[in-house]
Amino acid sequence: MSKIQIKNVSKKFQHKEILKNINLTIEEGELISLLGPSGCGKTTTLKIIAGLMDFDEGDILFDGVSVLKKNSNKRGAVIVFQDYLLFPHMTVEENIGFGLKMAKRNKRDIKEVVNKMIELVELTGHGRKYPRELSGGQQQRVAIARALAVEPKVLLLDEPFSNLDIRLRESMRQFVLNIQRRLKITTILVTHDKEEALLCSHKVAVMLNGQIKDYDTPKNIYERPKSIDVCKFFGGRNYIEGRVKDYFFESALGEMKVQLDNKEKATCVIRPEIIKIRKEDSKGMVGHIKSMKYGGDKTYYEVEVENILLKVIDICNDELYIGDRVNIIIDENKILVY
Ligand SMILES: Nc1ncnc2c1ncn2[C@@H]1O[C@H](COP(=O)(O)OP(=O)(O)OP(=O)(O)O)[C@@H](O)[C@H]1O
Repeated sequence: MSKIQIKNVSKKFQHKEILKNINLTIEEGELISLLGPSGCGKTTTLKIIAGLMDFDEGDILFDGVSVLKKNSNKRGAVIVFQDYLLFPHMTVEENIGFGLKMAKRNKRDIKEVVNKMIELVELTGHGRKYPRELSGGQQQRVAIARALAVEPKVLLLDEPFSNLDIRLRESMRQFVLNIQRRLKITTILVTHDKEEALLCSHKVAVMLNGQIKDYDTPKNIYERPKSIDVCKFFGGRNYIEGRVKDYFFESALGEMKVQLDNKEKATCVIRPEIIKIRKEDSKGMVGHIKSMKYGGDKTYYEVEVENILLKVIDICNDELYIGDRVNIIIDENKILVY
C-alpha cells in the first residue's frame, strides 16, 4: 500500500534508448494502467520497479524513500506475469506458500496465510492439486494468491488476462479488481488492451516508444488526450485538416467554434460517436451514406461530406440506407484541435 514515484527513469539496451525519462506517480491504493503497443517498454518499466532490472538514470521511490539500494525481495513489489510461471512440481498450496517459505516464516503461519489466500481467490478444495490439473483461470488465481501471500506493498500485473478467453478474461478482471479495491493495494496493470485499461483503472498512462505520452483519468485520456499521437493510438477517429482563425476551426466541413488562438495549420480530431446522422431535413451539413455495418448496439457508418469520408457510430436507424442523403450533426464541444 505504498505511493510509488518513478522519477526521470531512462534505460538503454545495447545503446538503444528503450525508456526515455519516465515520470509517473501512483498514489497509495490506486490502480493505474500502463497502456501501449507491443515493444514500447511496459514490461521493462515493471521489472525496473520490482528491482529485477537495472537502469541508467533516475530513481524509484516507495512512500517517498528511494528503493534503488534495496534488492527485489526487500522492496515489497511483486510481479504477476502473463504466463503465471507457477512451479509445475508444486501443489497449489506449495505454490502459494513459496514466498513465505523463502522468507523463513514458520509452518503454522504459512498454513494460515495459504488457507486465507485459497479462500480469497475462491480455490477451496483445490489446495492439493498441481497446476496441470487446473484451468487457465484457476492457475491465474493461484498466481495472484502467491503474489498476495507475501503481503506486498505494490502489485505489478503484466498482461495478466491476455492468455484467457474473452469470457474468462472479463470475470478474472472483475475478480482481481474486487481484490485490489478490497485490499487497497497499489497496483500497476500492464496491458495493450485499451478497453481493459479504461475499464479498470483510476488513471491510465499511455506509453509510446519508451515515453509516457499522457497520464490521466480514463475519461480524460480517451476524450481529451494531450497529443494527436495518443488519439492515433486509440484509433478509429476522424482527422480533418484546416486552420484556426478568430476562434473558429475552418475546414472543408465549414466552421466550428474552438477556444484556441490562430493557427495556420491545424488538425481537428472528431470521434465517430460525437457525430449523429439524421435523414436529411434541409438543415445543417449534408452528406451521403457510403457504407454501413450493423454491430448490434451500434451501427458503423461512413458518410461522405464535401469529399471527406467521415466515420460515424450511431444507433441503428431503420430509415437509413446506403446512398441516402443525411444531415450530419457534430457535437462541437467534444472536438479536439491540435
Ligand atoms: N534483455 C533485453 N535485451 C535487449 N533488448 C531488450 C531486452 N528486453 C527488452 N528489450 C527490448 O526493449 C523493448 C521494450 O521491451 P518490453 O518487453 O519492455 O516491451 P513491452 O511494451 O512490454 O512489449 P510487449 O507488450 O510485447 O510485452 C523492446 O524493443 C525489446 O525488444
